[in-house]
Amino acid sequence: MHPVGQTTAPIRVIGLISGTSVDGIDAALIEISGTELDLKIELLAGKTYSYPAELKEKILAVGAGEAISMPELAELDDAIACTFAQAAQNIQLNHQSASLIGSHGQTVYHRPPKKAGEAEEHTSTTLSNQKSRKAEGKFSADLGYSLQLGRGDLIAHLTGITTVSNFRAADIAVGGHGAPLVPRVDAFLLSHPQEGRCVQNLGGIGNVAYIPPRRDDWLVKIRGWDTGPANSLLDLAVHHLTAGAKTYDESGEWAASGTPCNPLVEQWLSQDYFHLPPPKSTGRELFGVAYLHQCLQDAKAYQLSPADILATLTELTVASIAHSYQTFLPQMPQRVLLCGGGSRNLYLQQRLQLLLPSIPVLTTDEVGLNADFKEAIAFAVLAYWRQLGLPGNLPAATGAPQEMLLGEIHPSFVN
Ligand SMILES: Nc1ncnc2c1ncn2[C@@H]1O[C@H](COP(=O)(O)OP(=O)(O)OP(=O)(O)O)[C@@H](O)[C@H]1O
Ligand SMILES: CC(=O)N[C@H]1[C@@H]2OC[C@@H](O2)[C@@H](O)[C@@H]1O[C@H](C)C(=O)O
Repeated sequence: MHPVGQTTAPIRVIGLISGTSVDGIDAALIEISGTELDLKIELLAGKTYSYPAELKEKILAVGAGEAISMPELAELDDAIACTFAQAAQNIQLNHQSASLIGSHGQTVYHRPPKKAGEAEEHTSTTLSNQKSRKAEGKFSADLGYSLQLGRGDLIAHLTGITTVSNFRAADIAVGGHGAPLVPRVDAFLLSHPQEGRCVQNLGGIGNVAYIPPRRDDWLVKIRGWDTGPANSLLDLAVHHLTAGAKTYDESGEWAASGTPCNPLVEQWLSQDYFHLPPPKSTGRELFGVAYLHQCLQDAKAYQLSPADILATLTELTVASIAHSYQTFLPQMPQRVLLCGGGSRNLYLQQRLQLLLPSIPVLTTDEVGLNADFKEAIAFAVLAYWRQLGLPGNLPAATGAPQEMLLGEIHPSFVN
């Protein structure tokens, strides 16, 4: 049942996520009321809890393709769930307890679906052939695949709180990318009656939600997609250039002391992903270690200093974002609202502002939504929608043919 418009009493929900940067678990304790257009949230507490160093290393290694045995996989899944459950317990200290958890988990692998025509099976087989192959499950490889570790049933067991997890699966099962999922939450928390807005997340990977002014058929005009690398290449470069001593460039100060190499940015922008029309999603599988090494190889021809390399990688992030707005949006927004860790990179923000001179580039903090914990807040809202029987995906952003209920509910049980 769709309880849209019904009054719902406020409840406390915890949202948990560790993103592609693997920089720790973002936990948000929020109070939610309303449903969609009347959705209201208050952030009661937000905190990032670091992973134990060994666990972080293992996640990064497995994400980068290191082989793992089944017992090790089970152990890793449980270790992540335990760390998430601990974060859920800690965020409630000094607060009334929550009655629901939405846990995104930790992405360790993401494969976007194949587009129609890309799969060999679609090209030459007859319809009856196709039907029998489908019955045999031969089309399963056309669907996307996205694996998040940190199983929800264990989190529910350890916390005693009903937990919703595995949010991407239902969207992927009907042919969607399973990402980005946050745009539907952005739409109901950040739309404006007169102003078209782009909400730009700058995590390891970047994603955008374009939200037109909230009138007439605004909901069907919302768009969303993964824009490409945000901090993933920058973080890897900092790690490489400092021999592991640093993990990121605070405020973008190091990059700010360099100069972007524009011919290199142009060359990198010719990469297929940036020209693929949305809906589209990506991850560290593409914009990861191998990609950075190719970039460093390309940079040799220009004899760039470390600071120039960081400035040039920053320029790739901002140019790919601005280029994707100009290419794929029905119209340019009147405001860009940044969120995610990259919104704390002042150099990156300034460079994006230079490329979008007539559009104010601010952060979501400036319109009242915490830029550091917006993703964690979003997974609390998605869990709440799941419990109310409301859909969580936005077909225009994920490419799914329909709205879906997202997430598996793991009830808590008391002995
Ligand atoms: N003060 C800062 N100055 C510069 N960069 C920062 C700062 N704080 C965070 N970052 C960058 O933001 C990154 C983390 O961002 P965030 O936590 O939003 O990513 P994520 O959630 O892991 O990724 P995704 O959204 O792709 O899942 C860090 O790895 C770092 O590069
Ligand atoms: C598979 C996966 O974890 N994707 C993340 C990643 O991080 C940013 C971008 O790529 C985004 O689309 C997605 O996460 C956010 C939370 C989303 O689904 O909206």
